[in-house]
Formats: sequence, structure tokens, C-alpha cells
Amino acid sequence: MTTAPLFNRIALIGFGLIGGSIARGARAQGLVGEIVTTARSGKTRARVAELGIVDRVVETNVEAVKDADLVILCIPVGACGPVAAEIAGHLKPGAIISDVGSVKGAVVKDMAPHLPGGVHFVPAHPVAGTEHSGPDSGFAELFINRWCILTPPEGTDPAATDRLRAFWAALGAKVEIMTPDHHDLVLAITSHLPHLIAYTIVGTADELAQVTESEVIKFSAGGFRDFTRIAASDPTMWRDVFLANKDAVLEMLGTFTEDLSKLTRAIRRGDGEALFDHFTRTRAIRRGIVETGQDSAAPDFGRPHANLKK
Ligand SMILES: NC(=O)c1ccc[n+]([C@@H]2O[C@H](COP(=O)([O-])OP(=O)(O)OC[C@H]3O[C@@H](n4cnc5c(N)ncnc54)[C@H](O)[C@@H]3O)[C@@H](O)[C@H]2O)c1
Ligand SMILES: O=C(O)C(=O)C[C@]1(C(=O)O)C=C[C@@H](O)C=C1
Repeated sequence: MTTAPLFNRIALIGFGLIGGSIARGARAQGLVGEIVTTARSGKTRARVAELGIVDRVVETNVEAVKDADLVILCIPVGACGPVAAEIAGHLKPGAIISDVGSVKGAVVKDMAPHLPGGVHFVPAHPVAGTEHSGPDSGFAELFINRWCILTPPEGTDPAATDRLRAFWAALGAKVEIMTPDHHDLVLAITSHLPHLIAYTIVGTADELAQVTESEVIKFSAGGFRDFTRIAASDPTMWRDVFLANKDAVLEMLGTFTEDLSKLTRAIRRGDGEALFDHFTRTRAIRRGIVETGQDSAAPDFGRPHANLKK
């Protein structure tokens, strides 16, 4: 199904998993007149041109944003501030500027001071992804039935927020609005901590393999593989996420460590009842997430922060 273009020209800064998926989805749905993107290396520019999804692939971010009605930064969160400073003087008056960063508070803080008064800043985070990255990794269906969280700063023109909401909805996403702080706290437990744990356990298993000269990784069973898929994710992206969402991640890590200590004690004491009760409760929660179709890192909208803690 195609719809009338929502924007005449969009600029995607960065053509990796997310930029490439937006381009593919927007193209498939006829959402934009023209798509311009950047790729920093000649090799990637050649590959993006070869893919034939965008109208133009250019070398500089400044060139990409010229006359764009919608500019989306699809780059690691640590690069958003410097890129905002770079493009600020070249944005079309009235343009919407957005991003897709996995952390919102730091991105807003880093980008907002650079942006001129005449543009509309509407940060966004599509809560959808894979462990793959780069220009070949994107696909048009990535955002279908996934959440996309918008965190417009106070005073943002509601019409701009609505236009961006319509864009994400047309890509298939379920759109919600929340504050950057609430976003960062919820995503710290549903997305950031799971990645940290996956990265940790792969390292631990590998170290153990070296120490014991056994083949821990080679003989790892399905559980290890399912659980650690996300440890193959991009190191630059995740370094930036943990640096940018430090406070919320540390808070959630503290709560998680306390809960792990309780289970550790139950194992040490041979307290089968405690273990059984815990696993019964968490199995029901996990099954509930799958049955209600919320297995896409669906955040707990509307719940006050304190309720995230037990
Ligand atoms: N991967 C996921 O699962 C996922 C999901 C939702 C949101 N995000 C967020 O989306 C953003 C992009 O992630 P991705 O998975 O598409 O990464 P990616 O590695 O696939 O693509 C990032 C692209 O940005 C480019 N880039 C980096 N710095 C740049 C700069 N200064 N100027 C121009 N281009 C630059 C890189 O060359 C690369 O092509 C990140 O902020 C991430 O937090 C990722
Ligand atoms: O499924 C995956 O591979 C992901 O890691 C996707 C995932 C997530 O944690 O849910 C990762 C980071 C994003 O900001 C959003 C989505």
C-alpha cells in the first residue's frame, strides 16, 4: 500500500541498520519525495549507491541536510552533539530535526543547544533492531508493530510532533510520547542491562575456556546462544549508550545485583522453594509478554519511575 508523501525531502545522516531500514521502509511506503543520505567512506557510498534505495548519497552531512524537510540522525549517540553543531547553520527553516538514538536525555542535552530557533527538534527512538549493522543490514519491515518513542522538549510545536508521529506510524510503528528521563530509565532495564549482561557472560565464558583449556564456547548449548545473540551488536553504538545513560544504568544495575544476590543465597542455602517460586513467577511474566505481543522491549508506559523498583 502506498500513501501520499509526507515529506518532500528527507536527509538520513548515517546509513546503517536504522538509517537503511528507514530508507527502505519510506521508499516502500512512498512516504517521501526524495531521500538523501550520507556515508563517510567512499566504499560505503559506493555500496549505498549500488543498493539503489536512496536518490542521492553524499559525503558530507552539511550537503545532505540542504533543503531537507526532515533530517534524522541515524548515528551513534555520542556523535549526535558534534553532528548537530556541524549541520545547525545549514538546516532549512521550518525543518524537523530528529534522531533515533537509544538514549534520549544525553542526546537532547547535546543537540538542543546547537539548533537554531526556526527548526523543530523532535527526538525519537524506534525500539527495534538486530545485532547487525552497516548498509546491508536494514530492512523495510523492521519497525512494523514495534514501539517508537518520541521525546519532544517542552514547547515543541505539536504539529511537528504530529508529522513525525505520522511518519513513524506509516513505517508501521506504534508511537508513544514520554520524557527523556522516563525513556532512559525504562530502556536501562529493558534494553541496556540485557546487553551489558550478554556482553559480560560471553567474556566470562571465553575466559573460563582459556583458563580450563576446555571448549566452553564450542559446546555452548541453545540457552547460551539465545541469550547472547545481542552480544554480537556494534561496540561503538553500545559504548556510547552506556556512557550516555550512565546514571539510569547504574541504578538498574544496583537493583539487579541485589536480586542476583538473593538468588545466589538461595542456591548456596539449597533453598529450592525460593528458587522454584522465583522461576515460576518470572516464567509467567515472560510468557505474558509473549502472549500479549509485547516481546519488542515494550516499555511500561505511564508507570511512575519508582514502580520499576521492587
Ligand atoms: N542497532 C539497533 O538495534 C538500534 C535500535 C534502535 C536505535 N538504535 C540507534 O540508532 C543509531 C544508529 O545505530 P545503527 O544500529 O543504525 O548503527 P550502524 O553502525 O548500523 O550505523 C551507524 C552509521 O552511522 C555512521 N556514522 C557514525 N558517525 C557518524 C558521523 N559523525 N557522521 C555521519 N555518519 C556517522 C556510521 O558510519 C554508520 O554507517 C544509534 O544511535 C543507536 O543507538 C540502534
Ligand atoms: O533485538 C536486538 O538485537 C536489539 O538489541 C534491539 C534493541 C533492544 O534492546 O531491544 C537494541 C537497542 C535499541 O535501542 C532498540 C532495540
